[in-house]
Amino acid sequence: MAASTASTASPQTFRILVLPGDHVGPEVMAEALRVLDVVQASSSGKIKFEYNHQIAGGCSIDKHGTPITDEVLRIAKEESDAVLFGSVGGPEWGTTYPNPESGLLRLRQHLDAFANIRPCTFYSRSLIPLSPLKPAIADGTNFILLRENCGGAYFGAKVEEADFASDSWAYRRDEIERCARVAAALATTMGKDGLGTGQCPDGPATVWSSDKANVLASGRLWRRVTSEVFANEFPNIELKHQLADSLSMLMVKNPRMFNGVIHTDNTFGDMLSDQAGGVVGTLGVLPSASLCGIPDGHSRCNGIYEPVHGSAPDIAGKGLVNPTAQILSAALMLRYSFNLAPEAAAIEAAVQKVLDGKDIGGLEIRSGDLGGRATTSQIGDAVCQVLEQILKEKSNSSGVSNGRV
Ligand SMILES: NC(=O)C1=CN([C@@H]2O[C@H](COP(=O)(O)OP(=O)(O)OC[C@H]3O[C@@H](n4cnc5c(N)ncnc54)[C@H](O)[C@@H]3O)[C@@H](O)[C@H]2O)C=CC1
Ligand SMILES: CC(C)CC(=O)C(=O)O
Ligand SMILES: [Mg+2]
Repeated sequence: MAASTASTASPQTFRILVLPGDHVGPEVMAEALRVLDVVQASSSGKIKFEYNHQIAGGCSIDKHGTPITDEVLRIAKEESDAVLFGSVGGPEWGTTYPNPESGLLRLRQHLDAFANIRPCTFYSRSLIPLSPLKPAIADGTNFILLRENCGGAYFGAKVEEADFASDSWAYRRDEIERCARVAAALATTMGKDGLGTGQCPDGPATVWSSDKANVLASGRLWRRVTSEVFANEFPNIELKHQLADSLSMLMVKNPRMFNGVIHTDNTFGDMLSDQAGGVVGTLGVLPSASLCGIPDGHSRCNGIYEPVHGSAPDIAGKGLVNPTAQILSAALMLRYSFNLAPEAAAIEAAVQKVLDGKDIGGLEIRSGDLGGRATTSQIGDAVCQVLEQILKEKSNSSGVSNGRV
């Protein structure tokens, strides 16, 4: 069947709850949705994305007096196959509870989106010289930071008084076990070759578990339970432990050392994933997926897809923000929640080509964080244009009849 021939079968429909958030959130979300529109339009009627546009964050506080309404939480759980999230927060709402960020935490908890996958790699070799690290050190960085997303200090009991405050940094065995199992699944898919084909010719990638077992009781449990899960269930996967403070130092000194999967708790994962943005030179290219289950390559599981970065109020409203992290988060949504791995790969390839400067007249389409002058929508335009071409070529060359590239 030619790519242009409309399908007579009913399309596979995916319901996406769209929560753009505050400041740059709506700017980057607009570009990600355009990219998804290209995937749909190129599918010969096989794929349909149904968007439910709602609000969360500071904009929801302004409108509803709460950073996320019960109705939005209900839609997320009962009427959505995935949530595409922008970013929330800003100085106008401050930090006093319930602030915009607490709406995102409520959403993560409500969906039990416990496995926050934050890949860190150079999506184009042309970005390596832009890293603050020497190219010889940065080149080849390719790890997935897996952050436990529904426990630890961010969700523990809080005491907040005028002159005293505390957060309970607590973990249960089952919370650590399920995160460790996701780490194992990611290591198996990634493979030692780092290609992510799931073939693993040299065996699964190494898992680095990171904690503060030398100081924190929760860190000791983290280490013990992780070791037990790997020894009992994944004896073929190499497990290493690295204290979180020294891991942060080594991530700068030798990021390739962690090629594989870093399995860590909520607080350390939040900090280390922003540091990973420093390794690649900007937060503007790092996506994330927060899954509600273990990715097995077959089942569809709900999840929240959002960039690692925040709402970047310092550059909001000027067309300066890099939409790449949000676009790549949409690609992760196709891979993990919709089982559309080929389409996800096509988006990643389009992003790479745009960053490479190929297929767009040799021009460098780069945002300011990457040393360029392109606007947010120019980057979105370029990704859409290259993606259309990639999907068309793949569809023609394979003569696809199932709408897959
Ligand atoms: N998931 C979420 O919604 C998150 C929200 N936040 C919130 O965002 C607000 C701002 O937080 P910050 O600490 O400033 O962190 P941030 O990640 O928003 O920004 C840090 C720096 O990176 C730059 N940056 C971030 N994303 C970029 C992009 N896509 N393109 C180009 N430059 C980019 C910003 O301009 C800024 O200089 C706060 O209210 C914070 O709580 C922070 C992290 C995550
Ligand atoms: C709730 C968020 C603001 C926490 C954060 O920084 C993140 O998830 O990366
Ligand atoms: Mg963060």
